[in-house]
Amino acid sequence: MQSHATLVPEIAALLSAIQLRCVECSALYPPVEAQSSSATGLVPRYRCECGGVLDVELEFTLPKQVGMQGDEESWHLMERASNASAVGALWRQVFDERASSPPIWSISTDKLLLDYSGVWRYRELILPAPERYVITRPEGNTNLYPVGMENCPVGRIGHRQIGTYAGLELFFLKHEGENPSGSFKDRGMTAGITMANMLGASAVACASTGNTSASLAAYAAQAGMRSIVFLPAGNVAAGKLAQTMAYGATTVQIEGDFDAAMQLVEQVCNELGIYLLNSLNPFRVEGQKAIGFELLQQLDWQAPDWLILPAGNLGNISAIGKAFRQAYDLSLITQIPRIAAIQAAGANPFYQSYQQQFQKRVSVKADTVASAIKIGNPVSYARARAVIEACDGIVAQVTDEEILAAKEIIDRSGIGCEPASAATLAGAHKLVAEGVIKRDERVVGILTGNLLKDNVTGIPQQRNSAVVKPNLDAVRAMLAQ
Ligand SMILES: N[C@@H](CCOP(=O)(O)O)C(=O)O
Repeated sequence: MQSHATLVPEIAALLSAIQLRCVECSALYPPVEAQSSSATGLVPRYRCECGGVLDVELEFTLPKQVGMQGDEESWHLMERASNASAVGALWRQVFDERASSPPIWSISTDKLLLDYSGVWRYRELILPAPERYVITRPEGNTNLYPVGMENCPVGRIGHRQIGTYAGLELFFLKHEGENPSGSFKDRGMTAGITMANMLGASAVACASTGNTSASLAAYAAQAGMRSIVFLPAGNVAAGKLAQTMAYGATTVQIEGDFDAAMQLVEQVCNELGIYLLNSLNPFRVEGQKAIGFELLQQLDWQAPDWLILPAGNLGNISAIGKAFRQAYDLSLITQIPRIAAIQAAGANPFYQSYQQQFQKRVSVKADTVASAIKIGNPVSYARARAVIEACDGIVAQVTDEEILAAKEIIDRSGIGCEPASAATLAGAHKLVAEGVIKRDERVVGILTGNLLKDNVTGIPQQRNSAVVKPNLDAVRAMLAQ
């Protein structure tokens, strides 16, 4: 990394406007600290002295160019308007104007490339990085599929079976597996790698069950950085491992589970001056907030009653919960959705803590077919706990059988997802049956990863499909069976 003294003034100024607050004890830190003993001279901070995880604090400034016919003075008056809904309308105008172009882009356009990204479209609320430092594909702009029994149009008969299975009339699935590397991680990674770029990092690392490593490897390759990933040996789905290796990451398989890999990578990064890009890094969480902003925008800023999502390392709950709170504070929305976090029963530390009113942090030896959420000691426990408490959320658990049954419904509908994503539908099914979520409430569920990430678990295998002679009679006979 560059030494602090060599940070260009605009980056130094940007960083000086950002503080990191400990989620446990509220201590404040700058995002990077100069340290003469370090070989690089510059040390990013990932944790508080007390061991707690950190949260980015940044004051939001409305961009000046939008909607303002008046002079500078009337702009500032408007910005400070006591009428919160007027301010909310201005923010909506900014984001709606940026989203008004289709999410395909021409390189000859004079429109900012950042506007085409479903992350950087909300840049003032995520990381106001100078455009030339931003590493973007672009990402985001993922579909929000109407799948409820009532809100599913006739052209989506197959999709409606999802709403029927959940027992929900107004149900939407946001498919984050439609991101460039096939999972929601790209949202956080574009922000994290951009920060790495601004700091002059040459190498980045993560521990991973596979999606984070694939995303890290892809963005590092784009940025021309070295990527090093720590994986639990034998526990990463083939598609994810293939991606990670194809993008050129140095792959270290460790004899241990994800939690052990996570502990190790933190140590390695701190000791060797490599930039850490797990969601322990608070800038990763900032990028993932865009899932929340984008789904609100797709719903015309009418917040749903519930958001349901799978729960593993808990970065996503932390991020989306923070986005909903910030959207509410900026008057972009008028109600904060409740969040239902769904864990696999064999990897349920957060569920167990929730059952004890979060009196005690629990960790477990994780075991589930849903490898993306096979995590026993989630990094973002404290962040996610704060979110669940603040939004009157809940934590539920589902068995592997329930996950696989839900996955089959999603796959057969033509949408498809990786196993962990199906925890969302399994959770919806369970919570509606228990009466926790009412069948007429508006619900958004997150699918976190693409079906091809894991092409074995819960998927009919080729050996079970018919092999026939290449003639019409043979096909006729086969179809008649
Ligand atoms: N399931 C994750 C685990 C790493 O979590 P992150 O929150 O640091 O991204 C993965 O895909 O590796």
